[in-house]
Amino acid sequence: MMQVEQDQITYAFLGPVGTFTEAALARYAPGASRQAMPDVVSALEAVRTGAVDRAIVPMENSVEGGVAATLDTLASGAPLVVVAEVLVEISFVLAARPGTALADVRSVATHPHAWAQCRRTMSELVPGAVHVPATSTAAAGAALAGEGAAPAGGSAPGEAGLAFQAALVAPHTAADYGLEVLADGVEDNPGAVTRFVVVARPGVVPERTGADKTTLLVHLPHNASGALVTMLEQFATRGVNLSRIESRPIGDALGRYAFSMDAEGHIDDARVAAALIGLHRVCPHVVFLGSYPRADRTPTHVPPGMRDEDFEAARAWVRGLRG
Ligand SMILES: O=C(O)C(=O)Cc1ccccc1
Repeated sequence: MMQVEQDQITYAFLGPVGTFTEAALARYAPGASRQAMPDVVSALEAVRTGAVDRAIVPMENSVEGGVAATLDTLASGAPLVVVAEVLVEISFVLAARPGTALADVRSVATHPHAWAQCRRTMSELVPGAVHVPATSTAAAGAALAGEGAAPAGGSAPGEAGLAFQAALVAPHTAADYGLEVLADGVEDNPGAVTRFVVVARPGVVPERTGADKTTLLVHLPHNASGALVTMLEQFATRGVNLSRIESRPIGDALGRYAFSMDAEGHIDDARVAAALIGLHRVCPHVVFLGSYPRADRTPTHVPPGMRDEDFEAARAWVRGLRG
């Protein structure tokens, strides 16, 4: 989609101002109108209700894996589709109110994925400090600064004996909330990347670029031996590579899982369409969650015999057999 069009639509994002999600949106649609949401579920629901046109939410990161709230909210409810992905390199600072020393820090507020990415460094820097979960990194920073709601279990900012003395936030966010940086570069894995997705109501499928991904959610047949292999064969026999596959509980019974995955290619690629047709035949539930350009623009490798022309030639050959 053209930059001009992107800038005319309203985006819900995981807020408040200063989250990594906001940074991802600034990269994707710099001048667009935006609406901060308190969590991933409300950002996606705002698209479903029509309150906004699009939402941008974290989907996956290179250290902690899939973001359950995003995967699960996309999996059920009114249909939504991914129309773009944005990759952001993530680095964290440990921030506190002015005058706080490292030795004062007994609890650290932040988003669970941020804590997971800094756990080892925190155990060295502030030994014994516990994590206080927040809805986002910036929400933790705002609460510490005395703006916005406190994270779960946190006492109101400004009260004597704050339940958390520091927050893990994005480097540019500490100063915006009037906080001081106690330590920077506190992530355990330098170079960690988070993948954000732009989500819309169904209707528009971005044009095929030759470097695309297709996101799907699939249920397997009940108690069928080899069901997982049968599902995977639909991709393998059409030369479609999966760049992500993970299981999420369906929620109706113990041991029932849905598979969330990204296939390399676009629904307009004959091999991807053939894989989808195959999935529909062998799986009880298949949800198409969008075809969109890869953020890294790496062209999809198409194995011999799997190009659109190969499928068309094969179909023509079968037609010819009857004639
Ligand atoms: O909390 C944020 O700032 C977010 O945007 C979610 C998040 C948290 C940790 C790593 C990447 C994204």
